[in-house]
Amino acid sequence: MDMPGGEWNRTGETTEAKAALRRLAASRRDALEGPLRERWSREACGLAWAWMTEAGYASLMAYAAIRSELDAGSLLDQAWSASMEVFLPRVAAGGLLETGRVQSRSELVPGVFGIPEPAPAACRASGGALPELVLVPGLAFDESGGRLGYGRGYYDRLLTRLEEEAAGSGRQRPVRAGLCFSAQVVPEVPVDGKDRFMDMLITEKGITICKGRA
Ligand SMILES: Nc1nc2c(c(=O)[nH]1)N(C=O)[C@@H](CNc1ccc(C(=O)N[C@@H](CCC(=O)O)C(=O)O)cc1)CN2
Ligand SMILES: Nc1ncnc2c1ncn2[C@@H]1O[C@H](COP(=O)(O)OP(=O)(O)OP(=O)(O)O)[C@@H](O)[C@H]1O
Repeated sequence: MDMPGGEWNRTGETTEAKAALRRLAASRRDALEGPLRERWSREACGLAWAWMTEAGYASLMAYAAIRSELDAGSLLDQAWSASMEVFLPRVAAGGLLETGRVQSRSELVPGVFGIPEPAPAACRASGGALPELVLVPGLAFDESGGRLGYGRGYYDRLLTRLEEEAAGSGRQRPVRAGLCFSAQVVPEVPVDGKDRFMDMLITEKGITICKGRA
């Protein structure tokens, strides 16, 4: 349903559509063969790295891949080698993601979902340094910047918080880049008013600037 202001509201229809696409996108991503996933992960990370260094970024937030996600590991290694400021998310109480600065892979510890995360003591729920770029994992993305995650709203809340913190201190909000295989880009991800849009998508095929939705 199209709501005033051009935003989508959470409706039963959107929830159903999200659940259906989540199942489809998960099985499609799982079906990509391991060696191909590894190759495409390295290719996408290579493109991301070339662009980031060209653009002069000195900080980023990425993720430790789970399941069949695009593995951002080679990008993390390059960022650490270049002494960039690297942040990773940690699942905290209340459905919130904290952010923690990490200086090497060995600092990561398994979190609640078994995902390697920064240790609690290294993390802040807010007021931490603001990464210039956030690389966002997901199940499906579209070229307008729509994103579908595992359905807990973690990234939507985190990106909203980072946006508010940036506004509160007169800084730019982080650039948001969906990092995914081209097979995960679909014509249209169902979105609601709380969803945060990606500014760009980075896949093994290239970088696409998202046009947003009217
Ligand atoms: N690599 C990576 N790290 C990430 C995320 C992510 O999507 N990818 N997150 C992005 O948000 C946060 C973790 N979010 C997660 C949300 C749900 C499940 C999960 O296993 N869900 C089960 C459903 C069972 C349940 O709800 O308890 C599932 O999908 O089968 C895992 C992580 C933070 N870190
Ligand atoms: N900014 C927010 N504040 C409060 N609740 C939110 C926010 N964003 C999303 N939610 C809620 O979280 C739930 C899941 O949202 P959604 O389906 O968009 O998750 P997702 O983006 O697929 O998953 P994730 O971000 O965890 O990978 C919904 O009930 C949604 O209303």
